[in-house]
Amino acid sequence: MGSHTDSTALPEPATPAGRAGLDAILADPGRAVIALDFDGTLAPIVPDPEQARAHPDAVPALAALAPKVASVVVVTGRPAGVAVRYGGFAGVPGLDHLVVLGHYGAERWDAVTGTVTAPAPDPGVAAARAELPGVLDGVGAWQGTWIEEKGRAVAVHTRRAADPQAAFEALRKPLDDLAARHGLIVEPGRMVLELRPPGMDKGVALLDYAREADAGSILYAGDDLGDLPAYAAVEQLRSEGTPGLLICSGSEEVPDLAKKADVVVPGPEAVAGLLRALAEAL
Ligand SMILES: O=P(O)(O)OC[C@H]1O[C@H](O[C@H]2O[C@H](CO)[C@@H](O)[C@H](O)[C@H]2O)[C@H](O)[C@@H](O)[C@@H]1O
Repeated sequence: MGSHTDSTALPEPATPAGRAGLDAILADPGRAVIALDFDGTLAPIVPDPEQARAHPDAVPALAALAPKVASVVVVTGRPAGVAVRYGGFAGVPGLDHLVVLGHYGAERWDAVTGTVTAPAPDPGVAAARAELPGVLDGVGAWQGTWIEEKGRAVAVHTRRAADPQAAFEALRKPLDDLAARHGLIVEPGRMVLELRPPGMDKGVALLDYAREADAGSILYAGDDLGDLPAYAAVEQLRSEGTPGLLICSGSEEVPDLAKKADVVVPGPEAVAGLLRALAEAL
């Protein structure tokens, strides 16, 4: 992995594949797809998920970059509409063609239409949601554990619990069992366990989008375990001849992602700096 802290200069990727990815973006930006996760990558991690917002430098950097590349897409575990709201993405000059793939790709918001498209909700989510309070009670009184209602998914956050990691570990098996009873999967993240329908992940979403956009190169930036399938998608695209660059918005919470990245930066402010530097280089 390479590390990068200078917000005014382009990063030097640590791997030949990453260097080839960056070179391809610079050589033919009109065919480059720039894909980014939201929480932890564009938006700083905060204790209350409802208070997360894009870093103030992030949207201006994206708006400077977007007109110079094929497309910019946000790929997030959030509902697409929530990411659009918390990101402040709607109606921004330069982001007229932004796409937000929400719920790990199950939902899609297009800036061109301002609408979200989504499949029918999975009935297993409502059934699991109804049982969730009982399951949490059964595990013990985890003060500060919080349920996030996500519409087509439901998440249990432990960041504000007295011992976040202990609460996360204690909930893992009961939530795995609850998900299995209702045909759902558990998506683990940064102090969060989400129950959601199977069949979609950020890798599937990114591959589909890259093919739709006829990407000649791709950049993906993420920070969490849910971004690993997107990393794998970039590696697959590389193996098929499409150069790619993997950026990690680094944290002590998710060391595994940094190990696979071409460039590691210290959080959303540095991600925005990198996007700005890329826009200026194009
Ligand atoms: O795919 P992402 O855009 O990274 O979304 C993943 C989850 O992010 C949110 O939770 C995380 O951010 C919160 C706000 O900073 C933080 O409090 C929490 O600990 C993190 O796990 C969001 O609440 C989830 O719905 C997303 O799936």
